[in-house]
Amino acid sequence: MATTVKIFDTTLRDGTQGEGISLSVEDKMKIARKLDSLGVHYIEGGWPGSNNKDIEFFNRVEELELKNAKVTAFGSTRRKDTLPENDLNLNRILEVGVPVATIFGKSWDFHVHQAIQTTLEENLAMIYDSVKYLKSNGLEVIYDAEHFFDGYKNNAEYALQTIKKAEEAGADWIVLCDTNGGSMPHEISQIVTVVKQTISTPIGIHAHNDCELGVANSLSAVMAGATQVQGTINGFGERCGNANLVSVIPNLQLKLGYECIGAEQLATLSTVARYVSEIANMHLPVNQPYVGSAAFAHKGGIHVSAILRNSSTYEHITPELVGNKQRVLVSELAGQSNLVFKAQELGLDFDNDNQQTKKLIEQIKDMEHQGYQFEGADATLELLIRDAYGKLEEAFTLESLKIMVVKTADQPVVTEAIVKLKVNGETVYNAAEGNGPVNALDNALRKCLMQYYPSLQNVHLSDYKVRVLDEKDTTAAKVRVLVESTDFSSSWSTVGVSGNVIEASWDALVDSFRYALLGQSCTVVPDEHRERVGLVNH
Ligand SMILES: CC(=O)SCCNC(=O)CCNC(=O)[C@H](O)C(C)(C)COP(=O)(O)OP(=O)(O)OC[C@H]1O[C@@H](n2cnc3c(N)ncnc32)[C@H](O)[C@@H]1OP(=O)(O)O
Ligand SMILES: CC(=O)C(=O)O
Repeated sequence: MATTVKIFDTTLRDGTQGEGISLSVEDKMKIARKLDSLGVHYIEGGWPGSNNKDIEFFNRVEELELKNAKVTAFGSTRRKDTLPENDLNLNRILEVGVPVATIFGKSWDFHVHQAIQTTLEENLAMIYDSVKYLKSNGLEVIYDAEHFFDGYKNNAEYALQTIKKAEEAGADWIVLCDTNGGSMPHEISQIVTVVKQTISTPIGIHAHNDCELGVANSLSAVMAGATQVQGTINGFGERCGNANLVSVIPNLQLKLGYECIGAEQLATLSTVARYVSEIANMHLPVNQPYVGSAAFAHKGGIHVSAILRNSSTYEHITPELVGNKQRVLVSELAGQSNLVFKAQELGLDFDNDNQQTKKLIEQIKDMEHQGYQFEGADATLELLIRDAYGKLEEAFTLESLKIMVVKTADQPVVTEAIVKLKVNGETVYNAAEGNGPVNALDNALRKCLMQYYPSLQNVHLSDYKVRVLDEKDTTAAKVRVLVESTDFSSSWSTVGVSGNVIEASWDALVDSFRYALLGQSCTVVPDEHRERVGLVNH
């Protein structure tokens, strides 16, 4: 039978010690709910001795009616030269009514002397008294042995004495912390093995990521006998962060055969990682293992050719096990297989020996050489593919466009665009103002098309980015414009490249509308309304 490893999530405590992360009580409630549905065993909600926000979280956490996780409050051992009964931190843990207390104490003699400036004996008493006090009040107690590995390397005998004190006082778990994140996996494994021979209390690991080894060190500890792993979602945390549970969990479960959470819950891992990232307002790196959007994205033509034959050729697991999915990117590194994959996704019927496929791949490579980038412009790519295989009916074509920008010394700038199109065999033109040339073009184009395609009223630009491609040419440089659009149920991106920023913007805008109109039919405008809506009779 597989050994169970308990997952202790500290996103709401150590995670918030990461630079740039500040969670409101509402945010904490939302994340706690998600963590519970993911199936973690412990949720460390904060430090009630630190601030009122954390106290409010603990006061409200019962509202969540958590099904899987136990909530735990964090704090330190009692202050030196006091009684535990008089210690604010310990009493706050009791007051917030949690079933589990997690307290940290010093294992490293250097810290006892330098950081808390007391004697080695008093530190041992602080550990013993604090654990005993919480236990005598009926709590499960997790003792975090701060800096355990550094302490052990400096003075093994003293470090071991500290955790023996916690054990004597009745701690339910002893969690060895690599607080400065400087240990190597082989050191973790050797030291955990010694600890296993010294105490009988279950052992956990709390590893920081300063050498990018938070995950590796957690796995080493488990393989040496630890049965609890502390970490955070996406590795948020103090300095370089904590062990990333989003990698720890599937590594333990899918690679090493331990049991952490259910398979159904594991299949929500990508959603949880993205959700927590969103709430914390932190960017989720595309290449984050297991859950990033690029974790199963294939770009090189050789790779795509092989995964079309068998996904395992370039994928270490089935992406759906962690709720992710396979993607194929098209760029100058693509082969015909990349296009075959895309075309199959679009439901188009063609084979990869087709001359058109070869022509299209050459066209894409040539356009990327000119500055296009299709990875970030899925809609422009789809239009090109549909066009190449003769499946694209153009909803409109441009006859002309004009832009006027008028700026006088004492008046605000005014921008107007006039657009003339051929739609449904008819010429239509419209003028519109905007707060800049792109906005004016967007408004004029929209005015021309809405009369034929009313659904466009739901389409909006959500982002507009310009990148200069040949900086050395300064104002004569080429630019790449990326436009992101949405109709509130989906979003898509388009690209335009030109030496003229208006033309590049126009191309990206037009592609956005062409994409929005794929498969839509045109509405015929009644005769009496033709002039009002800008139609010209020839
Ligand atoms: C490894 C970790 O991540 S531990 C968690 C770190 N997280 C945080 O510090 C976030 C929350 N912290 C806070 O809100 C504040 O620091 C508080 C409320 C806890 C303490 O604030 P203050 O009373 O103003 O103290 P301050 O932060 O300046 O100094 C820390 C004090 O804790 C003491 N201390 C540190 N570790 C321990 C410990 N394990 N046991 C007992 N006391 C400790 C220090 O000796 C120092 O007290 P002293 O000045 O009397 O010697
Ligand atoms: C307890 C803790 O957060 C640490 O030692 O890193």
